[in-house]
Amino acid sequence: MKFRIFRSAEDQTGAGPAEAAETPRILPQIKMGKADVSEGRLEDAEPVTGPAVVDSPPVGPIKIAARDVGVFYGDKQALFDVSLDIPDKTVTALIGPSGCGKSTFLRTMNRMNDTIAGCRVTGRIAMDDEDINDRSIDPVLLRARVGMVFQRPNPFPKSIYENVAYGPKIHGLVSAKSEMDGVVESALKRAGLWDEVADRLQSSAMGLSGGQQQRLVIARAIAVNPEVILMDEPCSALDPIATARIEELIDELRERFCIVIVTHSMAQAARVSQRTAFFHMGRLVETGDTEDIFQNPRERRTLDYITGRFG
Ligand SMILES: Nc1ncnc2c1ncn2[C@@H]1O[C@H](COP(=O)(O)OP(=O)(O)OP(=O)(O)O)[C@@H](O)[C@H]1O
Repeated sequence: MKFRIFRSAEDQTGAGPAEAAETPRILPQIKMGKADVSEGRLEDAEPVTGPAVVDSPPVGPIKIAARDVGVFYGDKQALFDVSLDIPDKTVTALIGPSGCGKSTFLRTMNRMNDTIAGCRVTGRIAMDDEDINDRSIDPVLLRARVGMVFQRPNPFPKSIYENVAYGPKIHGLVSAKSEMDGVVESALKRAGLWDEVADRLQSSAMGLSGGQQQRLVIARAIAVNPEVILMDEPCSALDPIATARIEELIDELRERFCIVIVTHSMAQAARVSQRTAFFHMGRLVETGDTEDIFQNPRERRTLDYITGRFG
């Protein structure tokens, strides 16, 4: 059995030079588990069938439990039988090749797929043992409990203050202005943006840098006291410095929130997450502690993917 030798972190992660400059904590020690390096192309591999390999069950309370989740866009099935436990106060990374269904799965957790015409979700997704697709659940309220941060920062074309105050206002969480001031300040502090914007809260959010806008969007999500924060490639539009700042923030936020992040960067998954789930062709292949997945993956295609071997 041959194992590919990587010359550098950059070589190994597929990251750009700037990203590779920060040495990933885990990647350099990848070992062979039961997995071997395949000869073919990952894209050409047969879809897996059967349940995903669970390297190690999560420790601590489970916040979201997905069972046999399938997603259809019209007649086309994009996700098949995904069962995954997502622990609280932990960062879970969803990784896998383009089109494998990471974003589709992420969207099932706050019912964003409801907003896509022709999209249908099967199976069960429970948050704190409550079925989020039950008819009694209001999706608008659910999305306050399960906030989402997208690839491109999407602040409202309003002031910095109004961006953060919007959610608490529409959800009736705060009435007095002084109380709202406190909520805005606290959310901006928790998102690590307060010091940069405290003297210009009434300025337009559109005047902030991309990284600041992304932290503002995170502050906006935090302001309504969510329990879960979903992040869909939150750093892909950011430079390495802004990326590092968001990664630090994610690390801080996990003390209070359950965080699920979709990322294409193996180095980022290794740096920010404690749990990793690898998807391929609409199926969950393998999940476990990030360290186990990166150091000792059990499935050959997981190894192929994390080592950047596409043929
Ligand atoms: N709104 C949609 N309508 C129809 N098909 C969709 C829609 N969104 C996603 N799909 C399809 O579902 C499959 C999974 O897509 P998804 O975006 O979830 O994958 P992904 O792993 O997040 O990809 P990427 O890494 O490129 O963002 C793909 O085949 C995609 O074309």
